[in-house]
Amino acid sequence: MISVTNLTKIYDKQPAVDDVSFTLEKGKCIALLGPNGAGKTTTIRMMAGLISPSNGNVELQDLKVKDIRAHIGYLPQHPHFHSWMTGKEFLMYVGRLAHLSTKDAAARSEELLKRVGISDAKNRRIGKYSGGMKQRLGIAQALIHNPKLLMLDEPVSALDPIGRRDVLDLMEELKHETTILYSTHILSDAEEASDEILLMHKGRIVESGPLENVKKKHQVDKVSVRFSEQTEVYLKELEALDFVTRSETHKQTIHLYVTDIEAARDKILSLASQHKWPLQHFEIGQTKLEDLFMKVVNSDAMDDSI
Ligand SMILES: Nc1ncnc2c1ncn2[C@@H]1O[C@H](COP(=O)(O)OP(=O)(O)OP(=O)(O)O)[C@@H](O)[C@H]1O
Repeated sequence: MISVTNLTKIYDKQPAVDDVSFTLEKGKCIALLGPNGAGKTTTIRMMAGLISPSNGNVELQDLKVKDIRAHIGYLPQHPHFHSWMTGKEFLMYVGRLAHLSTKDAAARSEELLKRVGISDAKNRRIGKYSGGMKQRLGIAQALIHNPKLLMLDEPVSALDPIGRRDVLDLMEELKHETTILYSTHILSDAEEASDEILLMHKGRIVESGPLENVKKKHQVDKVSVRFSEQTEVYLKELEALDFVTRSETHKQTIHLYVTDIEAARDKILSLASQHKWPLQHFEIGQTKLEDLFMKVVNSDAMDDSI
């Protein structure tokens, strides 16, 4: 429905967003996930038409419109509200800015206040709203003109657990009405609310697709072992085993990524028993999306193995 092609933004000769292409399907909730500085805000702001790209474009596939801003709703990372206005006044004001008639703006404001669950507080000054209520009002203002795409920049990052839950639930409901693209640097927030993820690092999309597919793709069998002493000695022997593809050592625990989990379990346990290795911990598991995310967050240079 919405296609982003070769989108690039250069600041001070450095790419903040580097040749990014993706499409967003209608009715999906997509998380733009990545550590701080990955380029999420810059991507969203270019898509919202707030900054111009150095290269590339954003198109609504089913609508041949020159300016797609009329079809995009946007909630910035740090929204500004006039705290002296009531929630209803604010939505009316935004509705008028979106060229709705006074009558339509009033009707749409009432509808949205109900939709985001803050009807009871509509005549209260925004200054008295909680963080979660402000975010709900922010989502309502982004929906005022019935956009085809709703973009939310870090909508839950600044909220307490209750506000976060509230807003994630609201997004879950709203995705049946409009396509949602939201950015987050928190993996669990991406896993909770999205159908698809776009994982961004250093201005590039390094992984993308339906959440389940990405999870499966990064599920690798692993054996974790810890010895009471001389970790290095055992590490060499373990790394030499046929089925071990790579290893990582973290706080004295050796993580071995293996191609055959049964063979790995039998062989390692039999070696430990035969040679009386001082085995303290033995665990079989699988890598998760979290391992991929941590690898992205911690790596200075992305390598091809991701
Ligand atoms: N106006 C600007 N001028 C110069 N550099 C900028 C500008 N805006 C962003 N950048 C740089 O572009 C890179 C991407 O920033 P961006 O804000 O898009 O990342 P982000 O993923 O949204 O991170 P965060 O979660 O911290 O907001 C960063 O290195 C940032 O310093």
